[in-house]
Amino acid sequence: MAQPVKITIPSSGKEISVPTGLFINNEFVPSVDSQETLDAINPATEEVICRVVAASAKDIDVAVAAARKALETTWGKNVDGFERSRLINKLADLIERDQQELAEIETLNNGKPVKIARDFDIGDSVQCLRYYAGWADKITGQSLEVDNKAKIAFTRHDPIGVCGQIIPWNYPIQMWAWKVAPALACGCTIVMKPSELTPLTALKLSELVKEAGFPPGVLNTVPSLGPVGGAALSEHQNVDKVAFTGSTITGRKIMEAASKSNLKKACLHTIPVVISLELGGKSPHLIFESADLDQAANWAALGILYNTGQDCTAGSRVYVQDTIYDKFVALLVSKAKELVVGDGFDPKTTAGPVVSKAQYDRVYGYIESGKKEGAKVILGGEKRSGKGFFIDPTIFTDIRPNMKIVKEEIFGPVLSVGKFKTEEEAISLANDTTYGLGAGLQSSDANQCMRVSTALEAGTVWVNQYNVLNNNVPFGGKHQSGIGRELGSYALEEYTSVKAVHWNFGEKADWPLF
Ligand SMILES: NC(=O)C1=CN([C@@H]2O[C@H](COP(=O)(O)OP(=O)(O)OC[C@H]3O[C@@H](n4cnc5c(N)ncnc54)[C@H](O)[C@@H]3O)[C@@H](O)[C@H]2O)C=CC1
Ligand code: BAL
Repeated sequence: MAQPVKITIPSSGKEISVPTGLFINNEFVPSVDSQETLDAINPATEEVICRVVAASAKDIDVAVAAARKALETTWGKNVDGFERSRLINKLADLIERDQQELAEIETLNNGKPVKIARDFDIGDSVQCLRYYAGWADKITGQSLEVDNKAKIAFTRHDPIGVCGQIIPWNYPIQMWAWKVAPALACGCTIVMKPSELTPLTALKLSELVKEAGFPPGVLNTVPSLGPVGGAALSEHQNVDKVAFTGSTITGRKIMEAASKSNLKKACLHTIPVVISLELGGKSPHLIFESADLDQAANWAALGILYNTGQDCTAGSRVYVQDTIYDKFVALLVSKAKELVVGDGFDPKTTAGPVVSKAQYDRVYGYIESGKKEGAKVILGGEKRSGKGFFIDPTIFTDIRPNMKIVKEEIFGPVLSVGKFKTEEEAISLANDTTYGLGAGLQSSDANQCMRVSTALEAGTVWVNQYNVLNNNVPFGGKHQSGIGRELGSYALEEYTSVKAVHWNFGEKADWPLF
């Protein structure tokens, strides 16, 4: 088991070849010691698309060794930034060339509409790679004057080393690009563990890594269960950095494993450098009375319904000023009704199913808890019959701060809508969370926008927008939403290690000292 398989695209009947082996040293290989496989499932039909090799802990050792060897021989300090930039740009070009095919595989395995996968997820990923290709030859340290007559010092920004990258299933290609692009630009090598639910596009992208001309071992792909491959990477003695996107509960486990292994030696205050965690959220979105209500309703709908709500920054708590509450809520409901939930291969579909049976049950568990705790369902809330993990937009009003639907991340198209009177009350409701990933506000009062954006406790605040990210702007969270930043120049700090070189050209050592 490691041979490519042909999968059929339902909309066109077209066959696409997909690798099923572990990608190590630029080859697709079987596990060294296990027969375990992972089922890749189509969430729109619940059918198995194909099976791929599941990496064991020993396979992780093999992949890490390959990444280490590449770091020390063909990559890392052995290749200059111009060459890294050239290869990353080549990879971006190949992804762009294959965007339709990649989008179709993404839709088959994740459920999202093909158009969204192609134009947004892949379009953004190509841009992300090109953005970091631009950085690859500009990663420079500083020259520090110490003593003009005798000494100079300078810093070098070395690659941090072998990186374990653990990504989730909600944006399988985009999260791959966000992690791979800055790591490659900085000269790091990678062991990438895609989610066990969505391994197919990471494997397909690995073919392109080889075609682009990256040396063997620079990027290795090891689909595996989280507690097997993910845990092995996090506690590995020979991995220098772990980057993770996913749930807060798994983020805690990764941090614990990292601190108990070699990374512990880096001491606690440096852990933010060697671990980056992009975790969950319960992001608030405030609608003030001066807002352009139609636009505010569009952004609020997009905030919670984009990607079927499977978004770490989903604006899952909307608070509306009392003077416009009834009008705004009616408008928001009418916008939410325009969402077309269906199979991602149907061109009319604007939101696909949730990714798995586990997520489907989890989201309905929250919907039931909202009903039980006394919130009022004003849209959706009922199950569909038939196959597929489809969930229609669901909106709750009459919420209270201690309800589970208000406190916990649901990761589905489920919105809680509350009411406030004053700006002060709005800020207090917004910040009443253990998370701090995203937050948004809609208002046409510029002073209010500045006051409120300053007061909101979050890594990203949108003013008169929501859920739109840009590759040159940093992204990450506060509190229990994570550590470190992705995107922008800030991500380079996560993948480099600063070395200070002290260079004496005139000072003589006195000995003995006294
Ligand atoms: N921030 C985000 O973008 C994401 C948040 N989530 C949240 O997590 C909830 C549960 O989803 P899951 O798929 O269970 O998330 P998860 O956090 O367990 O999975 C994300 C990744 O972590 C890996 N993983 C799992 N256990 C691990 C371990 N012990 N050590 C290392 N890696 C491990 C998984 O294999 C996957 O690649 C969702 O409902 C959502 O609330 C999930 C995915 C993405
Ligand atoms: N939308 C930002 C990435 C994430 O949801 O994980």
